[in-house]
Amino acid sequence: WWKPRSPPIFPGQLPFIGHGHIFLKYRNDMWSYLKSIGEYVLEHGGIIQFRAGPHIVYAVNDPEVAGMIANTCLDKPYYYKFMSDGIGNGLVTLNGDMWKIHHKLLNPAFSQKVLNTYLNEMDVQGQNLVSQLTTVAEKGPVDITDFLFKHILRTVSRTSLRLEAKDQDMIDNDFGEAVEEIGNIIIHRALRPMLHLSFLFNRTAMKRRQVELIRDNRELLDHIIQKRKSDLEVTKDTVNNKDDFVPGKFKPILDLLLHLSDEQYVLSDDEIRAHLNTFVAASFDTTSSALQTVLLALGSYPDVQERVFNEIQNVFDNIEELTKHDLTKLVYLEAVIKEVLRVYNIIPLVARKLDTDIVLPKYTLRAGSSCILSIYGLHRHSSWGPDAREFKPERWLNPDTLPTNPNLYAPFGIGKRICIGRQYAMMSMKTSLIHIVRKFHISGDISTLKWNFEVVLKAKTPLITLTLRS
Ligand code: HEM
Repeated sequence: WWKPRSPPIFPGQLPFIGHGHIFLKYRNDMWSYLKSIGEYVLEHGGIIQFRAGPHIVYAVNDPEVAGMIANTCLDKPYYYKFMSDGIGNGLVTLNGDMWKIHHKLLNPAFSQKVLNTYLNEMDVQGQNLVSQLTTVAEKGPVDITDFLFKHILRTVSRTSLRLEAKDQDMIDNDFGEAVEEIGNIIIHRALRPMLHLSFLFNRTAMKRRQVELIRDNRELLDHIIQKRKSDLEVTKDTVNNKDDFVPGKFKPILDLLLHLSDEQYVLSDDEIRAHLNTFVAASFDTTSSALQTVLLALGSYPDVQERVFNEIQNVFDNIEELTKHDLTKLVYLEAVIKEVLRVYNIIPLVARKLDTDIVLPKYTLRAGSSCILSIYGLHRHSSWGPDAREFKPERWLNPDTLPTNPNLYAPFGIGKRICIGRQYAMMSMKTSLIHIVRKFHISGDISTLKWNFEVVLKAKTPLITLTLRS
């Protein structure tokens, strides 16, 4: 009776190693294990506990508690450091006051006004994607992951760096692919507890490759940053030039960062590099997987696909060029994307370091431990109603059927560290989908797919069939 009561403990805990042995057992199918933790949280009142060796980890899907933790504990657990080792300390990994300062500085780069200037570029890239996909149309089931991946990578690197055409192709490939490869090393390390130990990781071939990639990435970005600095110097271009808000023109994120560095003396070249790398790393895998999953869902629900197609036809009436007003009119398409992000959890969990005791009516969550905010669990919470696990885009058309607590919908995270690129992602997915759905009839079967957890949840062998619409 004198001990503080802890939340229910996930089965399988052993002395000293805690649940580490189960992590090892499931290392090649991490999603099965993480999903079973998500289900256990749902069945046991919204908070549970497990241990990775001596380290206590809580998992939460109670929306009040998750919201409180997301807003009071802003720091990330130690394994986020693997990301800053690879690509520098950008917004995802910065902690404490530095995060607050940089978040405030970078927020304007993602305002709706700035994002609207990217629409033309997203439109052009959407058209390119469709012409590439035409080469695999009418050829039976195909895996289009690579097309989607490269498409998002190209869009993000263009809106981040915008260079002259000859440099841009090199950047689309070299810069994007280097960040992708570094990202794969970071994820591989994060999912293998043995490699968390630096003295083991430092002896691997993977570490040597990471060092090479970091060096190449640094040289490439330094070259671009210096070149862009001197171009801006020559043209005396300013960030708030009113021409930047004219359709077809836009300022890349790099210019905003350079402006902060030049006129407000706040960002060093190292910090600029870290932010550019982070925007690319945080966006291409997430957005391309989300796009892939929307296409799989459309292919599996023909009625939903026809409704999306009809809505697009009604809004565009055969007009080729997109405008920001058209995007807001696509309410059903938006409902479909939101429902895919809810049911299929592109990022099924995020984590925080508890830097203070969290005192709850029943338990105290201990300072120094980690807390997983289970997005999987929030999206299946009983407040969504008895059909919580069903794919029903219509629920988004009637706000009365949605839960009142906003924390229950968290595809982009919750609280103060919510995704800064969420509107960017929605815009880029909508423009891509408009072009794809207008051009092709899609079929597939999402119900039979298995999923891989690589921080982002990805379908294994996601086959779809594309048929040209007449
Ligand atoms: C469907 C696409 C996307 C999904 C599902 C997604 C999801 C998320 C989630 C769940 C977080 C919170 C991470 C955490 O709490 O640890 C996050 C953070 C972040 N995302 Fe996204 N994201 C997407 C697209 C993007 C895009 C397009 C960008 C940039 C252009 C971006 C940039 C970031 C950044 C910089 C953060 C860190 C925010 C901070 O800590 O202040 N994301 N994202």
